[in-house]
Amino acid sequence: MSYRGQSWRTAPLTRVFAAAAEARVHETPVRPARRLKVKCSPPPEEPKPRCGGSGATEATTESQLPPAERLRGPSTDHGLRMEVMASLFKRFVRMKERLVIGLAAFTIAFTILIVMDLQLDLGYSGHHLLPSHGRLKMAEDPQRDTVYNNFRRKFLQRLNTSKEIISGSGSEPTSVTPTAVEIAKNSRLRTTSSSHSHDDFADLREYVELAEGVAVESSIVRPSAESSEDNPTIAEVKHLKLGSNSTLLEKFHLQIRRQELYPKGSQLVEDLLHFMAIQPIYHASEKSGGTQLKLVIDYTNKMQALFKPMRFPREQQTLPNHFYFTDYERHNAEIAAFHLDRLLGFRRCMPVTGRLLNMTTEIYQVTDSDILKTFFVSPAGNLCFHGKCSYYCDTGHAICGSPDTLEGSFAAFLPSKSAIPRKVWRHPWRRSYHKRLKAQWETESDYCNLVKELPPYNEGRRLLDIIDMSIFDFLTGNMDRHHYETFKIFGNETFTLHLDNGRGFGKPFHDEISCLSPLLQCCIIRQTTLDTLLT
Ligand SMILES: Nc1ncnc2c1ncn2[C@@H]1O[C@H](COP(=O)(O)OP(=O)(O)OP(=O)(O)O)[C@@H](O)[C@H]1O
Ligand SMILES: [Mn+2]
Repeated sequence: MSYRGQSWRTAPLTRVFAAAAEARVHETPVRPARRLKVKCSPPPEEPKPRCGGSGATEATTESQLPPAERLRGPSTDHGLRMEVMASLFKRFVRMKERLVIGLAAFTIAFTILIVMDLQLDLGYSGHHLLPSHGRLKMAEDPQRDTVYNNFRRKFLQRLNTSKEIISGSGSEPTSVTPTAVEIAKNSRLRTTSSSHSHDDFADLREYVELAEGVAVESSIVRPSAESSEDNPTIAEVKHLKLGSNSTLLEKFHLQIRRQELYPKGSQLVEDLLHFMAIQPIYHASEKSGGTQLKLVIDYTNKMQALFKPMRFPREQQTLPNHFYFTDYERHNAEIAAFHLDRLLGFRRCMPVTGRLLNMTTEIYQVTDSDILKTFFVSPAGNLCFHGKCSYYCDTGHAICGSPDTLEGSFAAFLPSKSAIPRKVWRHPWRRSYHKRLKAQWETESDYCNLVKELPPYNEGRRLLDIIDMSIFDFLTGNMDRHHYETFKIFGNETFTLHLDNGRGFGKPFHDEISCLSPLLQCCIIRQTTLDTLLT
């Protein structure tokens, strides 16, 4: 039996057992060549075996081996064994190398898969870190001794009747969101059964009151440092005078002061609200900027208002699985926010009123072709339109009348940017606007110390204004405070406008403590704001 036609891998073994096989060779019938499988991939170190050949049989006997092969004795067998061992050892080493490379490749691929899963929320890893629609929590350990946690422990342990109440008696969350009216009824039933005495928050007052000998800079309650003398109007700064034919809105613009939009008890505000609610609409066009559809409403005598339409019933709360940034805006939130801002004595919100519109005569017939193209009649026979905007302007998010009556908010228009420019500031406590990522302030409880170092927060009123705004947003439940604006002509020593409050009042029975983070992390509050809140 010859090894010449065998694979190079089996050739040495053939040689070892050649002699033992010799006897059987004579008995074994010669196999035809076509039955033998001949491999034609020789090892580099051996001579190339004959492939195919002339078609003659490959069966050879030991007598046909070269003489040197035949003459090999026991020492030759030993050598062969060594050769076999060496060959096996080489194979083992190669296999080991391949195994190591394979394992390394698998580990890398697995790591990439896990990272991708966590980033893209594919769900293969079983959401160990965070449920995809879970609410982002304050990252601090609640037991840590921080300003935020101390405040929580000391003052927020009171019985909180305004906590979210799940409808029904069981604690099982229902899939249907209860309406605000249902919850209010439920809540009233519970509260009337036990009488509550008024809490004057004496312990809180004592804690925060400016103690004798304590420097103002290190106190919690800060007196309003604004000088009442340094409070000019736009008219004074720009040297403008009212004309005999000035509109209500022009009058309003010119009386805006460095420290507030309008004075306490302003009759002009009442007149403006009334005007916007009843005057005929001359023209409606889409307002650019922002994510939601808004219309600029022109009245007959150059008066303007910013219209935000009602999108769903006013009782509809924010859906539990919706983030603040996927929530729709509520026209009634804009209206209520204006009233709350006025009640709190801030006066930083433009006057806003509600109004019922006839969509056919007050929008469709007075608007431009851009919006006209988006009008349609819904299957329910209601007149709808969606306009053009960055996120919520498509058929699925259309604004529909009943059948063509539409409710909305009308905000007095700000002075034109060309006449009175505004500066847009990124809010230092802006949220991440991402379903898993956290903003820096959510992970660092001493974040305020960073902010305090930066202008304009390092001096003057700005930080106190940001804290006022956080209290305002906490009361309205607005988590959508990404930017704020100021009037440039007043420099940095001016109030921050309270614009864009449409995402408030979505969860009227839930207290979103994170809205208060500027207050809790900086631990300072304007004296007048605290007085207003506690009295
Ligand atoms: N009363 C107003 N008069 C004129 N312009 C206004 C008024 N209120 C807001 N704006 C301007 O319109 C822009 C968009 O307004 P707003 O932020 O209320 O819209 P939005 O669609 O709710 O935005 P976002 O998507 O940021 O929530 C703002 O940048 C602001 O400068
Ligand atoms: Mn908004």
